[in-house]
Amino acid sequence: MGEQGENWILMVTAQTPTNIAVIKYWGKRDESLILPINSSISVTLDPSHLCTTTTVSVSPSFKQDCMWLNGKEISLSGGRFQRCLREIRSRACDVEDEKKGFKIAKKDWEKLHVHIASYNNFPTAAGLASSAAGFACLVFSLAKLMNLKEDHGQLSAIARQGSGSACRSLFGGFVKWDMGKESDGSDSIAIPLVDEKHWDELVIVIAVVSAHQKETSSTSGMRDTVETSPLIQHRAKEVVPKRIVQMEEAISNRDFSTFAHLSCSDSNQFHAVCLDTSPPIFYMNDTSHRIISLVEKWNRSEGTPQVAYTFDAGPNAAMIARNRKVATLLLQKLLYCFPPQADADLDSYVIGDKSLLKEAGVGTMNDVDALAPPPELTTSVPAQRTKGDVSYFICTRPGKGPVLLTDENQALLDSKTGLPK
Ligand SMILES: Nc1ncnc2c1ncn2[C@@H]1O[C@H](COP(=O)(O)OP(=O)(O)OP(=O)(O)O)[C@@H](O)[C@H]1O
Ligand SMILES: C[C@@](O)(CCOP(=O)(O)OP(=O)(O)O)CC(=O)O
Repeated sequence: MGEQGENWILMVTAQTPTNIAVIKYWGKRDESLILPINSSISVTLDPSHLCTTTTVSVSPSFKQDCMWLNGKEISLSGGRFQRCLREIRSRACDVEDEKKGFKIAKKDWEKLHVHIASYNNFPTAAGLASSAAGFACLVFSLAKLMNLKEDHGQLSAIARQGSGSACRSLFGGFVKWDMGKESDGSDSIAIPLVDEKHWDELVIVIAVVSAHQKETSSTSGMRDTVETSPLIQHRAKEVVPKRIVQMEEAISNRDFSTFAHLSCSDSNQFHAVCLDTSPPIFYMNDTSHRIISLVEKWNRSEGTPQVAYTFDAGPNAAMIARNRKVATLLLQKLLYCFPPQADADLDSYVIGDKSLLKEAGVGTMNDVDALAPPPELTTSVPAQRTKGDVSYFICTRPGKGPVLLTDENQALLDSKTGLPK
């Protein structure tokens, strides 16, 4: 490596999606390896709306491992970062760049330092699974930089050690995280079920619900649940294994009714075991409950499910509509019940795939004011309309897995200094 001097920098940039579980992971059987007590299934979200971009670089001139997240330097000393870095370094292979004229031998990687810059195109730690996209992207980009020979499944077992849900972001479409049996975690990996084209009618609308109080982190919340909830063992042993089989079948057959029934039930059971934890954990708030009620009443009035809902460790709702037509109706109902603040602008209230807003016939705030109340809500008490309970909506769809970005303009580090641009 030495003969070419210390001036070269090798860089890789990747983009990785986030994911939302439809059968939830909640509870570990091994805290440090991050091994779950049950398998889970998720849908990967379109990275054009929600994703992490990470640039990793290596140079003999770097003095230590450094990382910048959304432009701010952060510490890499945490156990989860250290574990991912160690696992990847131990599998690194020779890298030769003839154009730049250098070679890194396998054994050199232990001595070389990396610079990492990452950017989430959505709010970090807002309950939108930034840790899932973030750790998946970190592992995927470092694996490319260090020329690992492992496939995406094997890489998912490394990403899992950064954050459990991250392992599912190594693939697009619908993904299963198989809990595995081995004590070393080698078979606790993500498995792609179907790619994002298999069920491309689905449309996903996320309501980012304003949360004032700080929520319990997933890591500590699930630890408390495993330690104190009598219901969690029944869920992990009796309920989830059957649901995994049924969910795989529903996805394979594009059977929306079964899919919606399972997704909603599993989300509700996850929140029930949170409530069964001592002290109880409340992730959903009144707005979340109103969204559930809206979807439940609509589904019932139609006779078959139109929309599935699911909530992670926070009040945000992810709603999956069976097709585009249903999604436009959903958006109209949501905008009726949760209109933006008077001074908000519609363009930043509904983000992502904005064409849905157009198809819903909503172009201005006047159009929002003119929306008709959802008929299924008007039978008993008049539908409530409150401004400000939802911060914004994101319209998206199932999406693809990690990709490399080869255009240097998309890199987050300067190719000459190795520092953030
Ligand atoms: N792009 C990234 N690259 C590496 N790590 C990241 C990245 N984004 C987030 N993280 C890590 O994930 C942590 C945030 O995870 P946390 O679980 O608190 O929030 P979240 O994933 O956004 O929400 P939730 O898990 O409730 O859905 C950050 O403190 C950081 O350690
Ligand atoms: C409710 C969930 O989103 C929990 C995600 O938990 P994390 O993956 O964030 O937890 P750690 O493994 O401790 O990092 C359900 C899910 O994504 O399956």
